[in-house]
Amino acid sequence: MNLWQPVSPDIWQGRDDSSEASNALRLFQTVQRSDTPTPSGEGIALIGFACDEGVRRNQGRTGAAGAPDVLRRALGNMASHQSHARLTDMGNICVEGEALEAAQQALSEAVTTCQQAGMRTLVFGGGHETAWAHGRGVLDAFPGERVVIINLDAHLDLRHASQATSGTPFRQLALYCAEQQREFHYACLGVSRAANTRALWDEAARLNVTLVEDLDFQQQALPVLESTLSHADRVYLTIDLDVMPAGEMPAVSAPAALGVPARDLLPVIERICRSGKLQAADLVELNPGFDRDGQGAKLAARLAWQIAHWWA
Ligand SMILES: N=CN[C@@H](CCC(=O)O)C(=O)O
Ligand SMILES: [Mn+2]
Ligand SMILES: [Mn+2]
Repeated sequence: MNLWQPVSPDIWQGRDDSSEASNALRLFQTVQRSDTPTPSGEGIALIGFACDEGVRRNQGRTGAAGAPDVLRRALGNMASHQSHARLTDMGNICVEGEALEAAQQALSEAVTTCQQAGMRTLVFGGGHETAWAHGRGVLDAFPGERVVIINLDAHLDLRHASQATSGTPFRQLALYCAEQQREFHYACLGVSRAANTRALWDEAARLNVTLVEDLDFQQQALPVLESTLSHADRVYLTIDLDVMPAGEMPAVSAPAALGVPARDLLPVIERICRSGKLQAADLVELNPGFDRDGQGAKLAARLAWQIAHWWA
């Protein structure tokens, strides 16, 4: 079964200013493309995980499968600065129904291959089931190293369930680390106590998860981050867009009543990108079906733009 699909040529399009100056370029004009998921040995591999089966299994609102191409379109019309020329689009892994586990395996393998070839990986999900696949791919690429997972999210996503969902990725990663007798390092920043049961909170305590609640984000996120980074060899950053307030980010399955505004998230994201330890990043849970005039997609694309810019 070939789960990989190349990106349709009409996705990377935008306003053409190139007659004004040779460097008046937008991202759709500088993004490199690879029809096969072949690492080039440098730069950032962009991979879409077109999947919402995990959200469906987690009783959420489906629609995130359409997010990778919506994000590409929004990103494509943004100005391309030097750093953005390092992006290579490798296409989408497309997931249909029960094939979720096979698709997660395909993403993990592609991530490991890219990382071992010297590329960093930027994945556009998909529901948060993306993170089990992306995180496992990073862990496999760096055995014996301390890979720290930093999740910006209203939710802990440490659920017990009989199969993988968008609510289980960090529990799956914790079990995977335990199987390999490897330490599990997980920080969840922006988490809402009101959106996670006591059972999940207890599970976070059992797994020694570093937490910063949404209410404390402004005061605590940067100092906690410094300590988290100091213990890391490599970092995997996963951004669940439902960490932001519903007013800023309506385009998710589970919008946040309070949330952490993008203005407060960005200094944290910048610090992680500039740490020299960031190997992998993703943006998950964008659901274009609940967007308002493309505003959520634009904000998500701006986060991706900043990540590529600061990561250089
Ligand atoms: N990705 C995870 N999502 C949340 C969904 C919560 C909700 O639907 O209210 C979780 O499982 O906790
Ligand atoms: Mn969430
Ligand atoms: Mn999540």
